[in-house]
Amino acid sequence: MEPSSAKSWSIHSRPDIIHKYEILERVGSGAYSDVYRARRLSDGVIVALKEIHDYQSAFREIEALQILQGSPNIVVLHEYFWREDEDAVLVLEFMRTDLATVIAEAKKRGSDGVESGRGLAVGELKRWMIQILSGLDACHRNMIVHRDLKPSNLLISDDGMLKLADFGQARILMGPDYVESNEISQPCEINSSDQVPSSQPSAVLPGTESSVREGNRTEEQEPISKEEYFRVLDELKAKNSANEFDKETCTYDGDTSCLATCTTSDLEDDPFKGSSYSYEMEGGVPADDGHGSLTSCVGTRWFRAPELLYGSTSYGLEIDLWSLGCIFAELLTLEPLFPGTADIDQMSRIFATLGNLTEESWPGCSELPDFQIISFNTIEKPIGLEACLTNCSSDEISIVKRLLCYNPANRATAMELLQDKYFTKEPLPVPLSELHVPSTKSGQDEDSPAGWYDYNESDSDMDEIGPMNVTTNATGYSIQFD
Ligand SMILES: Nc1ncnc2c1ncn2[C@@H]1O[C@H](COP(=O)(O)OP(=O)(O)OP(=O)(O)O)[C@@H](O)[C@H]1O
Repeated sequence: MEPSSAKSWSIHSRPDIIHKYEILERVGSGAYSDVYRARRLSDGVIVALKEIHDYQSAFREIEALQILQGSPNIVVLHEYFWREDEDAVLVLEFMRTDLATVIAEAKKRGSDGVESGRGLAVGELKRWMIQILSGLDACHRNMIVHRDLKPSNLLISDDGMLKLADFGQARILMGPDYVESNEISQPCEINSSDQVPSSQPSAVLPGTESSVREGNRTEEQEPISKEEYFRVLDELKAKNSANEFDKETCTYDGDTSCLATCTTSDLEDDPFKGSSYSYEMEGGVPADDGHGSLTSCVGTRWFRAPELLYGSTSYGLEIDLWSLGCIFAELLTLEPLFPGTADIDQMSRIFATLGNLTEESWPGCSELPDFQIISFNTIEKPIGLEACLTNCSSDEISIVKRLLCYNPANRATAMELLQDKYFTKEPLPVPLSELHVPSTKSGQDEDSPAGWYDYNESDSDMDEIGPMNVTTNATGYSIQFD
């Protein structure tokens, strides 16, 4: 944390904010934001000020949070400030820690010999899970897909309340009849009232979301030559190695959003633009188009669903359920389930555990945009989830299995899982007051340097992957990984 004397932060130049809040320290930063701990001058309440430097993230976060206010497991948005030509600043309830820290501390307790076998007591584990499920259920009931669920985005208050946060990538999914309005009024100055409307998205944000959207990637795809493909790959590798130790943007591979790893130059000069090899970056700017298609460039790799890894632009709420399965597995074992070092490695790890993705396991999967382009050798004997979830009960394994289904339609919903018998069996979920709530946030890059190096030695998709074959097929080329 930085000292409160750091007056160089741009937030100090915002009289509207300084007038109401005393900024105490910067507590974190993300791909598009800086977050400060601050004191509300009127009553001394400690809050978090989230200054968001990206228009679309700000729009999405405010829109989703406004709809979800009132749900106990969603972070509270007290108010927000947004003037034309300035970054949005959200005033959020201050949350002391997060689930990533709970996992890290439980692991430390286990390795210190304080607890043996498994790090988190079952009653605690159940209480964390129930809270995550309740928060996600609130999102999904409102047709909001979070798109970046991971332990560090599950914040925890002093009293053990867990709340979903970081809605900068969230989208509201609408039915086919929904027509997005382009007529949002454009006032120059916004300071929301302390009472944020609880049911309707704000209609007073500057500009419209659709105005920043890009075209549909599938319409842009043209096959490229093999030579061109390898030239592009070399460029990307060079770019990756230059960025390899840039901890500002790439602190912890599995904790780095695809969005976070895209540099400005990537966005402006995407070498895959117009090619059929665009599984990592889509059409330049990772934005959704105005016609209901979504970007596949969302979420954090370790928690990213297979349909996203295969470039889907028509996915649903179920991508969050896959992430949830990975989070539950990590809570159970205190280790990430699929810590891929690159997208191809991510897929390899999933297939090695669950078996190949086939028409049998998910009818229709061969229609995924990149399915014919990226292929893997047949896994004769998948490891199986049981082997990854050692020391876990059959009920626990069953919950993870119900989430980590290839076919999104088969994934259990948050509501269904809340009714799972696991939560009503002994040992029962402990009350909030009995949860071990860490006193600080660990910050994964500082907390697990060994892990950081393990997972960050390379971010190139082609390193560590082993041999690959490029062959021509009906759609252009196919890349096969052994
Ligand atoms: N309400 C809050 N209370 C305390 N800390 C917070 C709060 N909201 C966010 N933070 C912290 O600030 C940092 C950045 O927040 P956040 O992840 O929301 O930003 P982001 O730019 O959307 O990040 P990402 O790169 O993960 O998408 C994180 O360390 C997070 O824990």
